[in-house]
Amino acid sequence: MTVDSAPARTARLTVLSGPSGVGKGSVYALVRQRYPDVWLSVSVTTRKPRPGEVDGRHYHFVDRAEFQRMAAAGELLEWAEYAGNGYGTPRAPVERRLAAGLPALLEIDLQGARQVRDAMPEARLVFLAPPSWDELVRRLVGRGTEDADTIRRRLELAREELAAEPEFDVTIVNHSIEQAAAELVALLAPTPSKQL
Ligand SMILES: Nc1ncnc2c1ncn2[C@@H]1O[C@H](COP(=O)(O)OP(=O)(O)OP(=O)(O)O)[C@@H](O)[C@H]1O
Ligand SMILES: Nc1nc2c(ncn2[C@@H]2O[C@H](COP(=O)(O)O)[C@@H](O)[C@H]2O)c(=O)[nH]1
Repeated sequence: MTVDSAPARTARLTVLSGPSGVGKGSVYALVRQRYPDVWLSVSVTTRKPRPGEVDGRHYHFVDRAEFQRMAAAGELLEWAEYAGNGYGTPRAPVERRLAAGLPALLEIDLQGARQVRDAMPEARLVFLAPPSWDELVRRLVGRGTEDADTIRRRLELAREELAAEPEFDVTIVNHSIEQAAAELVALLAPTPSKQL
């Protein structure tokens, strides 16, 4: 069988991760806007909405009790505590997509990416990297959405997150949001299942 006639690989899960401030949310937002056919998971979080964030679109904003209930009931595919808040991926919508043979994209932190890798080794893990450490700091500080203490905590976590890059299948360097989004979407295209 040639590569051309090989069947398309069944849909799989793609996970976008990377340090705080690298631009994951910006890339995800551009994919949502420019590539409406790409299905993006909407996470639950106990964090308060930032200005402009819409419940049900950017996140499902829930209180701590509801987050704990969902986690205990197994309703989250993965979940993590990140910089003082809970974040998790609702399980049912992702499983429905994959069962229908359709791809799904998650934007989650390193702890969540590791949980997905352990539970679903066939998932593709994509690391979004900054052009440099100084640029990462500039972006996180420049976003202006966190106080100094939160920025400090996120930068401490970012050092650990950057060190985890070799655990990922693919790295995309976020030089520009357009370029990174296009590289990510290109990865979502079905690939031949095997080469004989
Ligand atoms: N390629 C880029 N060039 C310049 N600025 C960028 C780029 N990508 C993102 N930014 C800016 O960097 C800041 C952080 O981006 P964003 O909020 O998307 O990061 P994030 O990885 O989702 O962070 P977090 O994990 O904290 O949610 C934003 O102000 C955004 O506009
Ligand atoms: N493990 C998970 N991490 C998630 C999820 N949704 C988002 N995130 C990550 O949390 C941090 C902080 O996000 P912010 O919006 O408060 O800046 C960032 O790394 C996100 O990728 C999730 O469902 N699970």
